[in-house]
Amino acid sequence: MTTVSPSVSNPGSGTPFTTQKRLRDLIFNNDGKIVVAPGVYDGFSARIALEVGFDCLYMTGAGTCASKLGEADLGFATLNDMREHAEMIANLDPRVPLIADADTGYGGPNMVARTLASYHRSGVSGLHIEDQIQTKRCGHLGGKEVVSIETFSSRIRAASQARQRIGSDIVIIARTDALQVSGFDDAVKRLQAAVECGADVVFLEGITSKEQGRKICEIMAPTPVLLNMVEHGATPSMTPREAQELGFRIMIFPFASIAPAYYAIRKGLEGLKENGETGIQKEFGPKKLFETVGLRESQEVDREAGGKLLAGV
Ligand SMILES: C[C@](O)(C(=O)O)[C@H](CC(=O)O)C(=O)O
Repeated sequence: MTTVSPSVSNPGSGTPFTTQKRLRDLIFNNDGKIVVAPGVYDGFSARIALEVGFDCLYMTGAGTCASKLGEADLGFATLNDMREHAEMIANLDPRVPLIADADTGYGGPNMVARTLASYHRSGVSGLHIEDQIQTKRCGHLGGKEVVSIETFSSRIRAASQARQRIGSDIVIIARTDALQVSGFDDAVKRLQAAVECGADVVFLEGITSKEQGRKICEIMAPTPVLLNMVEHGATPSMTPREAQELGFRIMIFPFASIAPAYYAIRKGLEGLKENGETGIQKEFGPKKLFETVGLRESQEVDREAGGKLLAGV
């Protein structure tokens, strides 16, 4: 595995900057302002989110399954699929933290420890680990099953001990899918157990009302709670401002890039099939594409190193 350090210099402060510390600052020292992380599913969508100026990104597992494997979010993605994808995304801009989906942690305590260490070395700043069984599914589908609270606790404990062993600041987000399976009270017990095992942030998957959102934030305080804003899933749609008022501290929008991509791609391809025209905007030539994915920066690196080949691109 390529080892990429998430460190760059932090001009003016004298202390080394890491995206993991940056994420901790955004969550814990940001005057209660909610962290909004749009879902990105590949390098291109991540570059667009960076261009728009988000200060945190979220690598969706559902989007990774769809884009990297062409499969549904049903536990197809392995640790290597996810880690490799996360590493590429996390290192596009070494100043912007990436929270990445880590599903169930991909096995028993040793595998969870390995997952945490791999994500850390790949430059990921935060990861979420859940209590679904290994053959998991999207949290907004029916028929989910969860492991026991003891097994879930051992996943979170394994992650937190691994973090300590390797001296990482990665943010551990404990997710429970128990709400649909065994109800709110059991889900709360699982999240409380996860905090005792070292989770920094908790994530109650599939909340079904705003009131439930407010309640979980109150019960779990002062532990920050993440809201998963899957539009048209189990959770009512909310703006970041509303979520912040309910007490949430992080909000992910897993489908923020992949849903518009679906409609735009379909429209272009239908146009091509039906009348031979893609309808691509005039401004979108090769340069626009490559500038979106770092052409200028690459030219600069080449020029600074004394290269001449990219000057006339
Ligand atoms: C958050 C999530 O884990 C993701 O992969 O983005 C999914 C999103 C989805 O499939 O709707 C989840 O909520 O399970």
